[in-house]
Order: sequence, then structure tokens, then C-alpha cells
Amino acid sequence: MKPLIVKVGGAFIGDADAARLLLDVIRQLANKRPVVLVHGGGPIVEQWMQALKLKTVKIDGLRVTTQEQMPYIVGALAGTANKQLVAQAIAVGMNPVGLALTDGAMVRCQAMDAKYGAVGSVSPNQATLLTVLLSENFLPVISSIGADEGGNLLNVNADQAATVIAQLLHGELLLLSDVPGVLDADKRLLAELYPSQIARLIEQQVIRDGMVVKVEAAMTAASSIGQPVTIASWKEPEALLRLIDNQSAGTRIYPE
Ligand SMILES: Nc1ncnc2c1ncn2[C@@H]1O[C@H](COP(=O)(O)OP(=O)(O)O)[C@@H](O)[C@H]1O
Ligand SMILES: CC(=O)N[C@@H](CCC(=O)OP(=O)(O)O)C(=O)O
Repeated sequence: MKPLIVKVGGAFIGDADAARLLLDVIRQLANKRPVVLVHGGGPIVEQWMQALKLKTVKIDGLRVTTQEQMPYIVGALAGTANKQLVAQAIAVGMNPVGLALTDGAMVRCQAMDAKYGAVGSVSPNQATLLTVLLSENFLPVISSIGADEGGNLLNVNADQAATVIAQLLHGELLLLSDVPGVLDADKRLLAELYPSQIARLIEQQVIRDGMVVKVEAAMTAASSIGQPVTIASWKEPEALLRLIDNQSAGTRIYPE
């Protein structure tokens, strides 16, 4: 059966109650099919930056990452956020393994445009590590820190990280955020979206900020895996259960 790649982001990391409820659903899912968890942690990065009195800005929904900030961003995402999720997965009875994009040569990573600083773009490379872990019923928990061929660490947007893992494993992708899905100008949930509609909504600035990166990552994944990608909320784990029964939840992003 196709692996399911679930990405959680935003304030999910640090919300112990939400994490317990969702991870319990993921445990039930993982009994039926292979599951990989990919996570972000933007709000944790923000907290660390404030505590250190370092300022960050985002361009096109991506955090401009300076060399000075990099050790703290790696610590926040590959350290605190990753190990917190691993600990919470243990607490619901799963057998997680905490990883980053750096591990097992799973992806190729290179710096994007210099205007973003140490921010990486990724492409799929080698699935061996993940397939071995999945075959032994481990739950891979992957943070979005990568490294280039010269051995430099890079900060990767976590929606893009989840997309590359879905491409690598030819799996289905579920992007869970703090909103029910993609909303229209009147804040109503859009159940289905095609690339041409998405382009219009971005142009009209109805889709903004981090949601632009998310829908673009979803479109990339949908066209390369050849099936729709769902954007839904981690606040409604029951929606995840509906998805298992092939009922709809959140917004389904269709390939062209
Ligand atoms: N049209 C839209 N529909 C839903 N959310 C949107 C939209 N446009 C912008 N957003 C913003 O995008 C955010 C989700 O993106 P992001 O913060 O990057 O999520 P995450 O951290 O979960 O990856 C929402 O909380 C919302 O503020
Ligand atoms: C380059 C870039 O923007 N990296 C992100 C990585 C974490 C992330 O994407 O977290 P969410 O999924 O919670 O937004 C960042 O530094 O915030």
C-alpha cells in the first residue's frame, strides 16, 4: 500500500493536547499503511529568535536565514521540535525515529537564490533509509533541515520537505495546518482547487503568505505523484479519519 506522508506545521509543535489526539489517529492509520511524519515549527523558530533578540523576515513565505541564525534554527527544528514530536509519538505507543532531510542521502539539497540566505530547495534522491524503517514498522519523523554537497546546513520550508518525501516514496500527501484548508475571500472553505483557480486566487491575494508556499508545494506533489493532495487542519483529527474512508476533508488540490 502507498505510504501516507503527513506534514504538521505551525503551532502544532508545542500544543501537547493537539499532538496527542492527532498522533493517536496516526497510530491507528499506521496499523493499516506505512506513515511518515514531516514537521515544521515556524512558531518555535520565532520564539527562539525573539528570546535571542534576532530578527527574521520572510520573503515569498520563506524565512530569510542568515549564517548567524542558522545554529538556532537547526536547534529549534531538528532538535526541540523533532524530539518533542518523537517523545509524543512514544507516548501514544508508536516506535518513532527522529530524522532530518540530511539523513540517509534521502534528498539532494542546494541553496536557493542568495536573497533568502541559507535556504535550500530539495529534490528526491535515495529512499533506502525510509523504506528500511517502514518495513520494520518504525515511524520516521523528519525535520526540514537539509545539507548541500559541500556540507553546509540549509533551512528548507517544511511543506517543500513533505513534498519531496512524497515524491521519493511515491506516496500520498496530507498537509495539516492551523486552518481548515484553503479559504476564499469570505473565509469559506474551498473543497477542491485546480492549478488555474489557484493562480487566480494568488493573483487576487486571497491566497497569501505561507499558504502560497503550501498550495505551490501541493501542486508540485499532485502533478508528480498523479493524485490530489489534501490541505486540512491538525485541529480536527476526526477529519483525518474521514479521509481514510475516502470521504473528503479540507481542500483537495488536483493536478493540472
Ligand atoms: N486563502 C487562505 N486560506 C487559508 N489560509 C491562508 C490563506 N491565505 C493566507 N493564509 C494563511 O496561511 C497560514 C498557513 O500557512 P503557514 O502559516 O505557513 O502554515 P504552517 O505553519 O502550518 O505550514 C494560515 O494560518 C493563514 O494565516
Ligand atoms: C525556509 C523556511 O521558511 N523554513 C521554515 C522551516 C519550518 C517550517 O516550514 O515551519 P511551518 O511548517 O511551521 O511553517 C522556517 O524557518 O520557518
